[in-house]
Amino acid sequence: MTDLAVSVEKVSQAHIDSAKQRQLSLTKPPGSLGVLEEVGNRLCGIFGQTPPPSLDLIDVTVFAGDHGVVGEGVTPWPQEVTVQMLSNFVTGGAAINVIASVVGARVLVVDVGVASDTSLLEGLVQRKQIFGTKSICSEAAMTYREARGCFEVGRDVAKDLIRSGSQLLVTGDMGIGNTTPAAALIAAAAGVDPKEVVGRGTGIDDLTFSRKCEIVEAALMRAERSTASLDDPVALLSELGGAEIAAIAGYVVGAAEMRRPVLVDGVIALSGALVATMFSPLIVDYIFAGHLSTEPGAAVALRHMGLRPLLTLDMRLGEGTGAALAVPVLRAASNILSEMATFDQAGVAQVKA
Ligand SMILES: O=C(O)c1ccc[n+]([C@@H]2O[C@H](COP(=O)([O-])O)[C@@H](O)[C@H]2O)c1
Ligand SMILES: Cc1cc2nc[nH]c2cc1C
Repeated sequence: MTDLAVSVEKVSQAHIDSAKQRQLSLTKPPGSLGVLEEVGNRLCGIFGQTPPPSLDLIDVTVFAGDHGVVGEGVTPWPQEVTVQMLSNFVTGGAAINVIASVVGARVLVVDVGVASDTSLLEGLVQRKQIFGTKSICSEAAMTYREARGCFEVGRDVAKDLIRSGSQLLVTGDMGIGNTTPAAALIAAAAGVDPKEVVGRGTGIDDLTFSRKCEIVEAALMRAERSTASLDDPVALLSELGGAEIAAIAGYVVGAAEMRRPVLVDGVIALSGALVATMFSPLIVDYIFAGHLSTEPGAAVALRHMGLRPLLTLDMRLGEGTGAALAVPVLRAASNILSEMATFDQAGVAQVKA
């Protein structure tokens, strides 16, 4: 196991129980708000507060990195699109900027491992640990030390945002080629066959798809043969990861350590979240799954963590878009518990005994 110390407390069962009681007193048939009730109750457990606070300060963090495996022909897009999209994020022109603005969230963009020099990009948070990963089918993505560095970037960003008042963290990612390491990580962490998790990413033809399957299989076999123990989440990230995926794992851990909810996006974010849960099984109770990406690894990762996606909109963009769209679901779940009238307050009769 890793020597990296992670300290997560159990969510408060007492507050989940008091939230369940409160749900019964509100002017609605018991259970009629379905998953919204479960979300609200879990928010109480996370914050240790019933009702939970209204979610006013929300941060989407887009972690970015490049991937050596792009050289194997797993994506039709050139690697430069990663840095070009970062420029688009910081100037407000990407889908995540639009959706974050609709739901009232801020967007922070962090370079953890982009292959090119991004120092001239104004508005970008510079936390570069590597200039892109190595190709995972022939060697480790990065060293153990580098993986740990990327993880700590995510964890620090999460803790800094929460210390400055953030009440909900949302994961985002950008990295051409990153559905390949995400698939490899999910296959390794969930113990499933690569064929179950490899998908078409940004949209690839049949030939590229079979190449991608072979690459993920080769990467897994290579990683299993390597001396590192794949039960160690940092070793797993160093073998098969991406810089932004390691940072997302750290961001999820950081949120849980600070007792705050984290809303996770598609397959890349879920691969990071899955690795995060390897540090402690208590972490999963701090995670909400924003949506079900069409990328097959997303469903596998969700099933492995026992999480249910809040939205199913056939999205596969990444950037945090699917998670950000689910922000109003969490807000509503929270405000239901704080703002709805009780049967007594509203003078509404309850079911006859
Ligand atoms: O979030 C998802 O589920 C998702 C699914 C497919 C693609 N993406 C995004 O597309 C890029 C990776 O796709 P690819 O085909 O180059 O591996 C990367 O920038 C991701 O944010 C994201
Ligand atoms: C244009 C483009 C935008 C993206 N956003 C996240 N991944 C992406 C991949 C591409 C190719």
